[in-house]
Amino acid sequence: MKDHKQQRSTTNIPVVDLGELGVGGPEDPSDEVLQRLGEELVQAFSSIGFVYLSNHGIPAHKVEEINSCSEKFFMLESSTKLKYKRGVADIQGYTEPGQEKLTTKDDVRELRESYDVRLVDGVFPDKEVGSLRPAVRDLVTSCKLLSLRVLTALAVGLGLERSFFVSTHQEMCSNSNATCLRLLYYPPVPPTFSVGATRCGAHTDYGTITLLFQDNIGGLEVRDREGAWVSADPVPGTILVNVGDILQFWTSDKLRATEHRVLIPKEEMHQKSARRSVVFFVHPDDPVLIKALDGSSTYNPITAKDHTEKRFEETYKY
Ligand SMILES: O=C(O)CCC(=O)C(=O)O
Ligand SMILES: [Fe+2]
Repeated sequence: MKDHKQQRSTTNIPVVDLGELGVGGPEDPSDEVLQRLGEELVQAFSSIGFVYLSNHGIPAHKVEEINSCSEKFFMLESSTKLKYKRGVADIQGYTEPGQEKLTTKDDVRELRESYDVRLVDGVFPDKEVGSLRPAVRDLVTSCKLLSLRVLTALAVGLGLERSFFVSTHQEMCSNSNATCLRLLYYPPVPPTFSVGATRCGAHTDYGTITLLFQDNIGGLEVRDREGAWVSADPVPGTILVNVGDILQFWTSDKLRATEHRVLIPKEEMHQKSARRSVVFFVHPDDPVLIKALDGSSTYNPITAKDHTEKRFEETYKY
């Protein structure tokens, strides 16, 4: 039985110390470490659906480097940014403010722009911001490694074969897997904004798990089991990790894809500041059939590709 005391953030989202399992740790962590961390992850993912990971081994300067490069891109003229426009199923490139809708509510306007990267060798604004591609390439390598380690512990925690998720996530960030790194920019809030304006509407993520690096502005909220919105404040040095729809389907709701949103901050100073975040959405390989691991029929089996395309069509269709 576990006697390990779990640290908690101010908002009841657990902090899991990744320690040996972080990037740079031993390549073959012990069964004992995997079991302990796996149980901690399963515990958190079956309650609030989110954890802060500390000691994850990805240096803060790598994320700062990305944020400063991405800011250079988002500061460009709109017409320049639109040369790199993303398609619906083609997960690469720029999405202008108001183009994408994560919430299903009609009267909400989302004040956000983003740049998605599925292929590190794909389309990039090399001419305008030459430092972006190498910085993204570097972070993607670390995020892939970290995700596979987290997923290995999770498999053990769920009582599955240790390699279950590694073998179903072989091709991350390629043409046969929808995993992508998203650079997000929430511009300073205009002095007058409509009642329905927000930074990011309430939604669940589509994939297996999501790694989120947020800056210090805040505004992210997570819906708890009782339906109350609790804030997921930035905790310096940590990565926030949450469950996506696919992992919820796979585990027949044992692990929970929790709704979350980003509000316009109440403090005027924070309204005047832009907010930046970097998000790594982890998806299974396209052909993987997502069917309940416990044999139940809560959800109809669907391939990772079909599920993700359906969700993208809903997001961009309006
Ligand atoms: O920017 C954030 O903190 C969260 C963004 C998010 O939830 C998403 O893009 O799915
Ligand atoms: Fe999200």
